Amino acid sequence: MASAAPIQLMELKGKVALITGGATGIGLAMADSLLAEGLKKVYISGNIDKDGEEAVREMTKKYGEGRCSFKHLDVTSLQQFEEVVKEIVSTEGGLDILLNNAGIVNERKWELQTDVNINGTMRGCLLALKYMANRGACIVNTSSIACFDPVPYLPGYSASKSAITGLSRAFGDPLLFKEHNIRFLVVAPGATKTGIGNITPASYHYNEEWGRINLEQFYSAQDQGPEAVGKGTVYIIKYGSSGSVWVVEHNQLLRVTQPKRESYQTKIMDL
Ligand SMILES: NC(=O)C1=CN([C@@H]2O[C@H](COP(=O)(O)OP(=O)(O)OC[C@H]3O[C@@H](n4cnc5c(N)ncnc54)[C@H](O)[C@@H]3O)[C@@H](O)[C@H]2O)C=CC1
Ligand SMILES: CCCCC/C=C\C=C\C(=O)C/C=C\C/C=C\CCCC(=O)O
Repeated sequence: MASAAPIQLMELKGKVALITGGATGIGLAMADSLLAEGLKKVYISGNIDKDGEEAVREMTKKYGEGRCSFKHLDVTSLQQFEEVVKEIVSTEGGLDILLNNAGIVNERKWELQTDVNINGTMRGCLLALKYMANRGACIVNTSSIACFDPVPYLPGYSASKSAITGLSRAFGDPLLFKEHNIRFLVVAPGATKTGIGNITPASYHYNEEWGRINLEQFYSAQDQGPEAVGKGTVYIIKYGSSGSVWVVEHNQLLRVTQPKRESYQTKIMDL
């Protein structure tokens, strides 16, 4: 029996989006896919201005003047994040889509990695509650398959991605959805060809040998481009129910269904 057609939860034409870490890789591919869907405006943001300016030039060439702008935004600063969101809301009359995508891999600087990956995503989600409520808005947080299968040599990074999935599921709970009418979703990419792997083992890992092993495994696992994650994210925004978790791996979009806790527990004794 054919499965029922999914119900579209958001019309993308005419909408406004903000993407953190949007100047390169997966974030830029998300911008490209959203613009192709007819968004009114995509704000790419990031901490490296020259990447942002280059990204805007590329998107403007492809989609025309005024569809894409760059905002300097380091997600470790709540003040910067809030200013950017407020400015967009005031210029555009509202913000419909926020993609909390900025992320780094750096076990050597694991505290910074935690601040960018977890706290940066938290800041975005809290600002969404403050500035994007009651307009059918949608937030997609970029996690990783490392949230399900922790990468042995990336404990801090794997933990950060588990946290992103966890906090998104909590924000996405039906109770909160009823209160704010915002959908919170997760996209968890598998190994994807982007600049995130352009690092030397010693520069991001406290154990250089582990770093070398990690990178070799990562390079040989990279079998998809960022476009796959961009396209998958568009589908998720259109059809994903609040709190849902999605994987984009091997050029496929997959829905993750979390088993009930009782189904994987083995009773040892009464206490
Ligand atoms: N490439 C891959 O295989 C996978 C990547 N991811 C995640 O996808 C997201 C995007 O990464 P990629 O596109 O692969 O790499 P990327 O390095 O091209 O993109 C990361 C972006 O975040 C920006 N960024 C870094 N620190 C920032 C900060 N403090 N504030 C604002 N922006 C900052 C960078 O400038 C860059 O533009 C990350 O969250 C990453 O963890 C998840 C699974 C696999
Ligand atoms: C192994 C990672 C080295 C550094 C790579 C940089 C970024 C990684 C981002 C991720 O989110 C990791 C995603 C997937 C892990 C991919 C491959 C690991 C292969 C190991 C294995 O197959 O068990």
